[in-house]
Amino acid sequence: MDHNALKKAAAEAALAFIEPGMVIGVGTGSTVNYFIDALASRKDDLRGAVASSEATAARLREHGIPVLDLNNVDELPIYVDGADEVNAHREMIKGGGGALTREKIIAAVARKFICVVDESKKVQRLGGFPLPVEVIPMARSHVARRLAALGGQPKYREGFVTDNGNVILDVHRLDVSRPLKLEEQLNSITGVVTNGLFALRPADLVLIATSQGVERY
Ligand SMILES: O=C[C@H](O)[C@H](O)[C@H](O)COP(=O)(O)O
Repeated sequence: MDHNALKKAAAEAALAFIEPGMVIGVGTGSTVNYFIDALASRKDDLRGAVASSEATAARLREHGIPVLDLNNVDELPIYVDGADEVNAHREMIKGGGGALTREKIIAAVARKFICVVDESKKVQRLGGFPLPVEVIPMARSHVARRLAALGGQPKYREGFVTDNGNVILDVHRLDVSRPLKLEEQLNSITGVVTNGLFALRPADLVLIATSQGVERY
């Protein structure tokens, strides 16, 4: 099976967690796009969805699924999103598509974070994928110097502006052997809005598609 077929299989497996009347959180990316397309068949079951990006909001609306403001939602039983890397502890690197900040906010509210990935995303140690860090534009050089002092090689994602009007530094070669500590360290750099490590709030369930079927852990 190719990657896209596996992404689709993982995404569709998440439909089983939807119950009538729910408001659900919906992430961003190519895997989640399969989830949104499949969700269209369940749209009458849903009260609505909270989107982690403008792109996701647009796709949900195209399917006639109501998009709700997170501020008007009391509870979010599930949040379905992809990842760029996930380890055995369900800690992740996210933000390859630049949606990390809104993703982290929705993940913080959600009761259950369901991560949907194909098997290529499973890693023993996080950090092969460059870590995205969202930064206030005027702090870009300052934050880049601090990231370099931590041993990383930050690369400015040129021509890309996040949905929040900020920029992204993709940090190569960071030592991510202690994800929790590193997430806190990066959060404490002035000018950083969010970093793409999801260790303080890992996923609760990973649905991982392999050529043998969708496994969960
Ligand atoms: O900002 C983007 C998100 O964190 C995505 O969940 C992540 O990049 C994975 O995307 P994809 O499913 O396209 O590989």
